[in-house]
Amino acid sequence: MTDAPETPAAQPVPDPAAAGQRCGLIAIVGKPNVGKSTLLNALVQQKISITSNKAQTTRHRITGIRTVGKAQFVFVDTPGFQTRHNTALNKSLNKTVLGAVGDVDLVLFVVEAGKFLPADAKVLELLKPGIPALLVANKLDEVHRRGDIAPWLQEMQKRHAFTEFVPMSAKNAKDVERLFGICEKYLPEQPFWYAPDELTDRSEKFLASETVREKLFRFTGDELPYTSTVVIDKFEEEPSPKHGRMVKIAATIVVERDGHKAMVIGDKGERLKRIGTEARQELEKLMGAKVFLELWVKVRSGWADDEARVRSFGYE
Ligand SMILES: Nc1nc2c(ncn2[C@@H]2O[C@H](COP(=O)(O)OP(=O)(O)OP(=O)(O)O)[C@@H](O)[C@H]2O)c(=O)[nH]1
Repeated sequence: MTDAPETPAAQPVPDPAAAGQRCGLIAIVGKPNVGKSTLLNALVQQKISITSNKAQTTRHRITGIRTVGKAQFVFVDTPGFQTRHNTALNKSLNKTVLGAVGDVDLVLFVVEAGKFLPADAKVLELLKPGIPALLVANKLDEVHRRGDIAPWLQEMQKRHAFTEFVPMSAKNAKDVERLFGICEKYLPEQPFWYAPDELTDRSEKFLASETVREKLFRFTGDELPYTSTVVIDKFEEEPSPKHGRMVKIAATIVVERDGHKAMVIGDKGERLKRIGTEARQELEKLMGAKVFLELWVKVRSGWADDEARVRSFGYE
């Protein structure tokens, strides 16, 4: 006699779509200005992390997500590793870098092709044995004597047990696509963590402060110290029959000296106005909303040295 089938115990239902999926964390590390943000943005195909030619513009741990076929790549961008100054802000940045390289499936160690400076060595020291690391030799387009690259790669192999070398340019779309194929095999087989169309888990409020900060540095050039920051004071969404979505944002640009404040405001307020207009236009595109952006400039001297204040501005 066969037993009548009983009500089956609750069991996780295997999702057929998840079969063969790979998903994992990839940290992009390197000294300031080697092209980490440019690479991340090219990989996720949208401006997530801000870039500028001023060193040390990336301060937060930013994730970008990209799903290609059966593989989901979750990228962790890290701030440029600070070696020169020992302020509270720098200590907080270094902690973020250390956190990022410890718990990932793959590390992309980015350097400028053909170069290896003491600041690169400092970052290399952080790589943990046991976590595969690729050497991304970026800015290959700037290397005029390609023959110099092979001996340089041999030198690099002696410095660390890199699993692969990837000479490339973050500005070349073909190189960037090739990098996905190279990275895929390092991701563990497991179901996706995010929906395939998700690009970042950062909030719109965070994107707003990053966008204002990017315009701030773009329009002040090299004159403004990187300790200047942006704090979002208000971020309110209101329904609008006319525009669909409407967001009101108030932000404060915090600088260290009166002279910097004058620099940000510009002649008759022209520069601040341009920063505001460009940031607003970009945010409207990013968020698909009508944006009202109000900008203020405040002087808080010595904030980068004051740990409590660094925390209050959102850097852990
Ligand atoms: N020629 C060339 N320039 C590049 C390439 N990748 C990045 N750059 C430039 O290098 C500069 C620095 O790039 P970022 O992406 O801001 O560098 P980063 O490593 O994120 O810098 P931090 O935020 O300071 O840590 C920018 O001017 C980029 O346009 C590349 O492949 N070729």
